[in-house]
Amino acid sequence: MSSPAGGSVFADRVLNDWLNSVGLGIEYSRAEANTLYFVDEDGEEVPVLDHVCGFGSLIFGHHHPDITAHAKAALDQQIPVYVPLSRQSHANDIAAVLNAILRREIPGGDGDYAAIFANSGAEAVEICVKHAELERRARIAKLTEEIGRNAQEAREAVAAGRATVAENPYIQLGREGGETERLEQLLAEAGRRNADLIAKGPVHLALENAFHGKLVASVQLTQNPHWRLPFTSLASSTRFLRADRPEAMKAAVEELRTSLLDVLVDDGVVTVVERDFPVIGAFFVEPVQGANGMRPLTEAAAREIRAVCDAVGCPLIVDEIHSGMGRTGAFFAGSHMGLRGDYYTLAKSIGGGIAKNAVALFHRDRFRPEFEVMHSSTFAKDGFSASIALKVLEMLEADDGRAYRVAAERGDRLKEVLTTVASDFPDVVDAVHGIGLMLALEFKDQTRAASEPLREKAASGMLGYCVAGLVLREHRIRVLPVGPAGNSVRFEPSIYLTDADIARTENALRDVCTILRAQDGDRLTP
Ligand SMILES: Cc1ncc(COP(=O)(O)O)c(C/N=C/c2cc(O)cc(-c3ccccn3)n2)c1O
Repeated sequence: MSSPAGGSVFADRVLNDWLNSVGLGIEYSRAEANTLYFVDEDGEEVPVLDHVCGFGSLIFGHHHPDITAHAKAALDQQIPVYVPLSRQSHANDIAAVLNAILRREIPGGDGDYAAIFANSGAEAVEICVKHAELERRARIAKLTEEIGRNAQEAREAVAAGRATVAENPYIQLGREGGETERLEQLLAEAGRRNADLIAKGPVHLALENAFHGKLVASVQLTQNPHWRLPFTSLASSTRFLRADRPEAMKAAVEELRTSLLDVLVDDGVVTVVERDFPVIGAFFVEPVQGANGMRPLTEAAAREIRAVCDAVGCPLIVDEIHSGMGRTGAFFAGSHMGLRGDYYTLAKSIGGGIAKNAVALFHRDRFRPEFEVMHSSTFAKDGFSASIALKVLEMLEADDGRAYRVAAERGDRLKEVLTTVASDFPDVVDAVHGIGLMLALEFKDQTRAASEPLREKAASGMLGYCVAGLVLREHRIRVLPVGPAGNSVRFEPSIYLTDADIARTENALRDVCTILRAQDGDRLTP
């Protein structure tokens, strides 16, 4: 068991040992813009170019001076930070800016969205799971009220001798007893089956290789089996669908289709009919899949997903926690592919790199107002993170959205260089994916490499981490892999990425590609 200065270790023992094993066991001492610093054995401060930036949480980099100055001023003014159950106008101020951006960026974004705040992205996703269930239960209540009324009508018709009970394909009725007994037997069995179905939870839809967080409900929306499978008994299940297979999407929805049993009196005969049951709670979608190698959705997939949700009647929940806040060159990444959501989630950069904040947005036509006082959390919607969020939104929207144009230009420049490296090493690099400053370079599968060390690293899913270790060790650049196979490295820097940073990154990547081409697996071992 490794421990600092021989003391006991109470936290991160396993994590730190693993980080050391792949060459990532560095403790950073300072951070500014796109640079992290650590102090080496000689007491020298060593700069490291940061392409991870908190998994895309730092659109304005580490400790942006305007954000830190704003934070200091807020603290000096002793703004109220934790004042739950009081009027907090900053909540509506943030929501108003987000609504204005939605109306500008999302085609058909015709409505207002209510905002509920959270402390983390996964918590914002959990809030959406809860609210979607509130919506689903309201739909079920409406259905069961109607079924109740129809049962009463059937009872009255049979009692008055105006109707008889027909045989039906759903429930076998005994021949004994009169029409009233047969009807009661039918209604009892239909009621029992309906109650069983209603007692079950919803099924959620998500895309293959989705990442929506790691809390109890959200981890079931994250396909990575290592993170999800141990906890399947704790929450609703998810059907993971291929974004590029619209027919399979339709087939999956059809497969999930189920019905409540209802009765109708038609021309003196009581018949049993099926009523579509809202088994699908919601469809969660990332416009750019962070854990799937930064792959963006196509416009066709966006249209198909929207059509599925409209047909099923469930909310389309656009998870912009990773892709939002300007990272892709627009505030909402969904604007690139015309993806219109009923709910949205945002987090990461809304905290300005120094606060924790997240928000879920709900289209007014769907929002259940009672939810405002049903869901709460001590630290959410706090005055400090809200103040930072308003500053970040002001900076993003400044100069007619200059920050988005910079993100697009810097991202295009970086992607151009990554693509050049990929074309120079077609035997080593599979592809470059992403939009704006949400990019990934995918290495070819090395599980059948000539080099045994390479084969082993690839087979264990550690290739990307070992590449990151070498790039950190020899080029003082911080990258991390991005799923699903872990043989891609992510690039999510701030908009302050310079041409010199890009040149350094190119140099490091060419070094890695040369090592992989030479099958020099030992070079990747720290
Ligand atoms: C789309 C989306 N929805 C909800 C979340 C959850 O947000 P929180 O992390 O704030 O709870 C994230 C946050 N992403 C975290 C993330 C994204 C990723 O690509 C990899 C890892 C990760 C984390 C630890 C180890 C390995 N990988 N973490 C996200 O990207």
